[in-house]
Amino acid sequence: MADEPWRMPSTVQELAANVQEPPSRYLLPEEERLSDQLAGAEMPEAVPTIDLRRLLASDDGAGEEAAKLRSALQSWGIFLVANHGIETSLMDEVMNASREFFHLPLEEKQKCSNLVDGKRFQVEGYGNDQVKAQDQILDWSDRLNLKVEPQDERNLASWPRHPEHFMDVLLEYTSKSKKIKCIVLRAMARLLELDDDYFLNQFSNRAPVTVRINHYLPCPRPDLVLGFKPHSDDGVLATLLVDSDLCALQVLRDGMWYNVPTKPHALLINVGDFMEVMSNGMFRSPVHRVVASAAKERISLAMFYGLDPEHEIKPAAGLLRDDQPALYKEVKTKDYMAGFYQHFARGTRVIESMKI
Ligand SMILES: O=C(O)CCC(=O)C(=O)O
Ligand SMILES: [Fe+2]
Repeated sequence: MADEPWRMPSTVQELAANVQEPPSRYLLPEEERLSDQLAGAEMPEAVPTIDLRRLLASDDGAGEEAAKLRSALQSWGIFLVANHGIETSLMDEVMNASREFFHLPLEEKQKCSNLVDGKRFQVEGYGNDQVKAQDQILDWSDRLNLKVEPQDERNLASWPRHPEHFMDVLLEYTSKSKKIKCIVLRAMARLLELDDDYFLNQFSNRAPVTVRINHYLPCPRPDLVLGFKPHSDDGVLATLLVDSDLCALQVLRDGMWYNVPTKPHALLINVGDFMEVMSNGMFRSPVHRVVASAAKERISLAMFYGLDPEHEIKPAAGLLRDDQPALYKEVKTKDYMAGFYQHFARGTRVIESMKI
């Protein structure tokens, strides 16, 4: 591996301090730069906001909110939630702790490096994506990936020791975010006329909760690179917190990229690939990407709800009929995840290979 230095990109933080132009391995192919100029279109309708308190009410409001959720799921696959029970102060704390970490000197962050002994890549930790091919185009961002649950699988060496309260705050955020996941998954099961707990019952007590905190540094040439390449999320659902109103997140629909307006304290929910399979394609996991900015840094925190590695992901039997056959093959979560990372590096989607 030592004679393949292309496998080990430096962090964008190191690059940003030293280069005027992004190095070639970060540059998008010319046709992709020209085809849409990276500028997304304005959404024809706003990202729907689902009021979770209303969704849980026992009056007509709940039905209206559920109808809104259905339309959100069938249009963008991405939506905002309100009245979700996470205080803005906790959102600030978790984003501030993340920012404090990213602003530490590089040597300090590298104590949590995702390169074991400086060479062997592991998903968890601080750094860049895994480089699987010499022609892989790299993203203009650094990341911190952590497995939060199951508790006994936390790789503590990858967790920041500074700021000191980082872990406490992240765990508090996780426990609140999990409640949102439960409310949303029950409502989604109800929309499909499945047992209310159908989706929740897929999670064993070994189901992983992982977090990815993305650090997008300003780029001198945002017209040539991406902050995060197009992808759909693994897992059942993801919650997303963003620290700024910079217009950077985009979602793909009918071949067009649309800007998803974000702002601090807004909580976005994204449908993941596992849900697309379990709902037999009724709820699609949206392809999204993040464009770079010359002006400002940006931090986002995505929390992913995965399934036990031994779990078989498959379309819910209750959704299948003669005239509505399964559209996806059954696959073990761990096999799916192995494929996911292969595809992710190339900017393609593993879920495409599961379609029947
Ligand atoms: O930074 C963002 O807005 C999105 C991040 C994201 O898509 C991810 O971490 O999977
Ligand atoms: Fe994502």
